[in-house]
Amino acid sequence: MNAIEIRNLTKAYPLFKVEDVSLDVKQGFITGLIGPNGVGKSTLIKMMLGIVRPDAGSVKILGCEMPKHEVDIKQRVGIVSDDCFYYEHLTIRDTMKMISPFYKNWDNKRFHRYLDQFELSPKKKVQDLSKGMKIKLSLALGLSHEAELLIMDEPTSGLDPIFRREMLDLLTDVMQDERNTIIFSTHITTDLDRIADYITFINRGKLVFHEAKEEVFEKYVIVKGDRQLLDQDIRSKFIGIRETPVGFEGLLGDKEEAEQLFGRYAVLEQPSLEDIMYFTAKGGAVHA
Ligand SMILES: Nc1ncnc2c1ncn2[C@@H]1O[C@H](COP(=O)(O)OP(=O)(O)OP(=O)(O)O)[C@@H](O)[C@H]1O
Repeated sequence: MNAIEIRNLTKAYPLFKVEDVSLDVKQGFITGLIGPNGVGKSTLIKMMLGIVRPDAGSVKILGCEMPKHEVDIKQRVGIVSDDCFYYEHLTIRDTMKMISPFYKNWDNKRFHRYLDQFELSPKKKVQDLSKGMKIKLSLALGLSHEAELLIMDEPTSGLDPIFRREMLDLLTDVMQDERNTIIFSTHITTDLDRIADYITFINRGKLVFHEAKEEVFEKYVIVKGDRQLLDQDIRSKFIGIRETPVGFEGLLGDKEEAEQLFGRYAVLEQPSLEDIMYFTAKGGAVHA
């Protein structure tokens, strides 16, 4: 089953457009939404949640259409973001008192356990929280009403490395219940190397791919070699290529083709998600 079904979602701002994005987010898995700054990740997430109204297209969450069933859907969804939808002047305790009555499955004990674990004082005002603390608060709120789907916008940015790791472990725990689903936007791709099952790559408002992480690593390959191996025809096969006076390094989207083209004359390496993002975003030739 799909936790989220997006069809032909489009939103045009004066200087930017999310264009015709269709996507199925599988229930029971962690999907990482990656892409450079400003390519539309947050806009896409906001459209999923009904915060931004799309110009065209549709969104279904947990089998129900948005925004028609928004109220029911939000019972089952946890939103994690530092983009505050709380009242800044309230304390954490008052924020909890305001939010908790909306949730049928609110668990007060659990909320306070998370506050302890995240070292957040209930007396602190939201306006005095750092970016990382706001992420922690929204995570505590999201995890305290038995959300089956966590939608997280840049949850690890602004977090120190120690809490980032703790959070990734916490998310792995959440996934012990196989009904649970997480979608997680980030440009810190190393977090996804650790925990994601599926990778969705957005660039310039368009979907580049949505695939199982293993398949991504099966398919893409980094080729490094001498510039003499390149001609215009071979150059054009690269998704992105970086040339220096002596050599080149580039990304190809077909491992078999890379082996046929270069054989043992070049070094073929498995790319990281960051490599894939870098070369795809840069495209064409990059000269060092
Ligand atoms: N309300 C708005 N009005 C006009 N333009 C907007 C609005 N919201 C976002 N944009 C523009 O849409 C583009 C995509 O922004 P978005 O926040 O979705 O990107 P992002 O991929 O989440 O970036 P980042 O990783 O930096 O958070 C940006 O150029 C931004 O300026």
